[in-house]
Amino acid sequence: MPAISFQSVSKTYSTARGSFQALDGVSFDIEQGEFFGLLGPNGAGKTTLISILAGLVRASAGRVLVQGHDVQQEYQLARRQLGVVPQELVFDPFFTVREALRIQSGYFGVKNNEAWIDELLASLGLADKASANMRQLSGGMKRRVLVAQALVHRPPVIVLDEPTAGVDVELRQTLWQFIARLNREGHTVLLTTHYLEEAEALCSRIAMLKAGKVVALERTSDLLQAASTNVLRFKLDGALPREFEGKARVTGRIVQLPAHDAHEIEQHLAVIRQAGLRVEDVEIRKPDLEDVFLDVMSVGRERVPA
Ligand SMILES: Nc1ncnc2c1ncn2[C@@H]1O[C@H](COP(=O)(O)OP(=O)(O)OP(=O)(O)O)[C@@H](O)[C@H]1O
Repeated sequence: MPAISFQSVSKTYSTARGSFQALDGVSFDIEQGEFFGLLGPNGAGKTTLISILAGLVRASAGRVLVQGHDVQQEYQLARRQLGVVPQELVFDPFFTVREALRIQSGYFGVKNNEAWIDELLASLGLADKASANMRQLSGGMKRRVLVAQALVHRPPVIVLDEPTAGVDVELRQTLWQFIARLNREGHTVLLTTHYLEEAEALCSRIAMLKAGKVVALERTSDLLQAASTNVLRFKLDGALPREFEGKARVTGRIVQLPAHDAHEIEQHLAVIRQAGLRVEDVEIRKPDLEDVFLDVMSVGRERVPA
């Protein structure tokens, strides 16, 4: 039995200007114990899919099973299997951290949960904040509490919707160490993130969504291996030559260009010379997940039939 099964899931939202199809026939399974990444640009439909999974939004067509339970017909059973860390920081400001976790335990009917609550607080670096009021916490601390809340009933399936947006390096490391431990202990993890480095490091398999459709569904290692081209990376001291527009990944002064072979590298450098520009810190590297992502998202480069 898969941990999660998305079966021909479609979603059409009604809007003031008519209707909008956010998901279009999404089908894939996530197996028991997988660390699975769901990637896609803004508006691709990731949060919609997760909201349907969590029973917060109704699919227009298709169905979703969690540990074999239909999220609509067997809502309580399905929800009990899931720990969802939402994207937005929603919390009740009147409770302390420990109270919030106790209330959440009660919501799931879990009694005598203090030992696990203490372990969650310690593992997420919240032990000294247990008695602090939620409204006294920083944004990063609140995010830690959201993670603890999602895990309070020890769900077999953990869903993280952009858990590291706006989170500092230390918390990221704490969070990933803890989630990786839970994954090693057998929990299935579904992660959406815009930090492709994190997805590359953590996820064994990845689905990419584009405009509501699955456009890639593969093991992370296969995605990276299939990307045959190398990348030429350098710092540029002037404006990007027109020849590179639409091809280059540009971050400030850093320019990264696909380069299949030595000849193409030479061509790129010739363009720079002809433009009278200087380059520094030139290197050639293997493609990473961000290169694959940008390639798959460009028109006509889908890796599974749309
Ligand atoms: N309640 C709603 N009513 C109408 N349209 C909606 C609603 N919720 C989402 N949408 C639209 O559906 C599309 C998918 O949104 P969704 O939030 O699922 O994308 P996402 O992949 O999670 O994006 P992001 O990376 O920005 O979080 C978007 O175009 C969005 O505007």
